[in-house]
Amino acid sequence: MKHAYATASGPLPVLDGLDVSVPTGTFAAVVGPSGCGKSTLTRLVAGLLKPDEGEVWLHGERVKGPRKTVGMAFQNPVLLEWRTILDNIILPLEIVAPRMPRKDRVDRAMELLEMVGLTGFEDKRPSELSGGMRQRASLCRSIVHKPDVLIMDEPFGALDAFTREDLWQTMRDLRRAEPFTAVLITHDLRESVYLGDQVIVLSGRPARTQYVMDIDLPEDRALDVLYTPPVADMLHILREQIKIAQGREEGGH
Ligand SMILES: Nc1ncnc2c1ncn2[C@@H]1O[C@H](COP(=O)(O)OP(=O)(O)OP(=O)(O)O)[C@@H](O)[C@H]1O
Repeated sequence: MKHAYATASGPLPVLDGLDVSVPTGTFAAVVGPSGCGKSTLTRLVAGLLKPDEGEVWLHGERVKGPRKTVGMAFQNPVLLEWRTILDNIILPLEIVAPRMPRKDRVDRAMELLEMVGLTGFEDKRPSELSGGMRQRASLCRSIVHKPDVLIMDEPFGALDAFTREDLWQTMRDLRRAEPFTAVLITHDLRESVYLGDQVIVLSGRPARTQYVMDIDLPEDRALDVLYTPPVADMLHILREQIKIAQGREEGGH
């Protein structure tokens, strides 16, 4: 896949030679140097941008424009303050399933709230919740309509380290409860290994697929797995790959 942005000083090539494949039901973590084109990749997968060359396919269908069956989560949860947490979570269902009875929508949202430990907060406003709780609610909203793919652009980036690790566990619990295909953009290598079935390292801009690591850890991994020798080895390899990616960028390619 290839993509360049039109800028005042001419085209800015952002992706060139990017080839990513995420099997249905698996979790891909994408890492790479700052500014290499990771967010651009998410916009292409969501159908918000069209690649100059190449194609994006989702569940056997070519992506030609924005899709309703994509879930998105960002660093800032962007919950609507004039809606309760419950009504924020059911928002995608109002768009994707307008004829679904309210009771079914509420049941679905309550089921997710329970999975992320937010039962009892459904009638609160977003500002009454902590940052970590808001991000939990945002995760519920991003999967409430059972999207084909969940795209996350650094959803845990703004949280403190302990809250972030809690959210990693919540994410794994959610996936065990209802498997979905996910693409996570992150700057955190530990996060990529803990959450990913594969970690994709992008090169410096213009980004291509530089390295792919399959993560072979137990399905029910606990956070402690991050402190074991096999994971230390994986993190070491990924760090080396990031350094190579940064070097390529500095080389002015
Ligand atoms: N709409 C746009 N028009 C022009 N240039 C853009 C546009 N969006 C992004 N860029 C440029 O494209 C490059 C890649 O941006 P992108 O946001 O995809 O990178 P990123 O890897 O997500 O960055 P970071 O890791 O810092 O979040 C950057 O140099 C950015 O300035």
